[in-house]
Amino acid sequence: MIEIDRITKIYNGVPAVDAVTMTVESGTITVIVGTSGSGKTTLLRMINRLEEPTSGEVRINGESTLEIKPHLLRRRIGYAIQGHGLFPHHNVARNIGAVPTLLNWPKDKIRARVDELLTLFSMEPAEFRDRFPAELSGGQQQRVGVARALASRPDLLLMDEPFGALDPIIRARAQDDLRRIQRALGSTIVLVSHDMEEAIRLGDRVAVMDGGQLVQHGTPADIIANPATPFVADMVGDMERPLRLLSLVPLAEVVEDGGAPGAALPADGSLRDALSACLWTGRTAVPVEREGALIGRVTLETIRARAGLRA
Ligand SMILES: Nc1ncnc2c1ncn2[C@@H]1O[C@H](COP(=O)(O)OP(=O)(O)OP(=O)(O)O)[C@@H](O)[C@H]1O
Repeated sequence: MIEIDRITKIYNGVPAVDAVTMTVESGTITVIVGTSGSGKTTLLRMINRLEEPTSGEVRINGESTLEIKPHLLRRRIGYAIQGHGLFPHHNVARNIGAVPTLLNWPKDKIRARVDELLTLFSMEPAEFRDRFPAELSGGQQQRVGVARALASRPDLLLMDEPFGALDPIIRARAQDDLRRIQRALGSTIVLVSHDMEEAIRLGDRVAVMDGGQLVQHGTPADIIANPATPFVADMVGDMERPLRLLSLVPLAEVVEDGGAPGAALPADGSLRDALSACLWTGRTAVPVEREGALIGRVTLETIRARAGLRA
């Protein structure tokens, strides 16, 4: 568990981060979201002491980071940034193995970890292990950057706009990959983004920053349905609220007994997918399947009930 306790950073008399208090549960993704200059990066960088707080403290599993030497702290906390920051003259394996090497892991353990991570990121180890960053696509470089940050099984992974440089399709895939890998490894991640869509898609919790202050911290559904300030409402975007809510509800959660005509949707799809299918094909219900077997249906009635505040 990460406890951020009244942490403050003042630059030239002006607070960039103003007494932020927030708890991050282990094994979850928290996305810090806000407009440019709201203090997101400064908050993130105070967690691993790349920036020293003016006051307040961060505790990791009860231990104050002020008690840990910064270079040792940074070996325990993974850090991934936009543009990945790979070492250009080191191959993929050496890049991913950088922190385990610093920690003196045995060579065969490092190699096994590199291969495990490449496989998790859908990059065939034999094909990619020996390549240099310049021999990878932007999306592959970004995946290697995240794999490197995860290599030593850190207590915590900090990510600053990791997908900012990717085009929308690769970005969506990178987000899905990160979520899958986070679930598989049980990692704790704090990620900075200026994009509410990304925050809602990735976060178990979303923390909204405005002018250095934490103005709301809650589940994506909370933030969408009950924005705490006009600024949060603005970031969520009134027009898309029902669709964003629907995208958070998996079909498996609302499937009911009964049949429906037409092609089935997978149970891990969302109510947003079901609405889209209904509108496109003129149906009032869609069948739902899991691993090829029909398990029931979802009706427009259910979709309507979950798309607004009555939910
Ligand atoms: N080293 C510094 N010296 C002085 N002011 C700084 C410094 N670093 C950041 N600031 C100021 O602190 C405020 C918060 O900056 P920060 O980088 O944390 O914002 P951000 O929300 O991450 O923005 P962006 O999305 O543009 O990266 C800004 O007003 C910025 O100008």
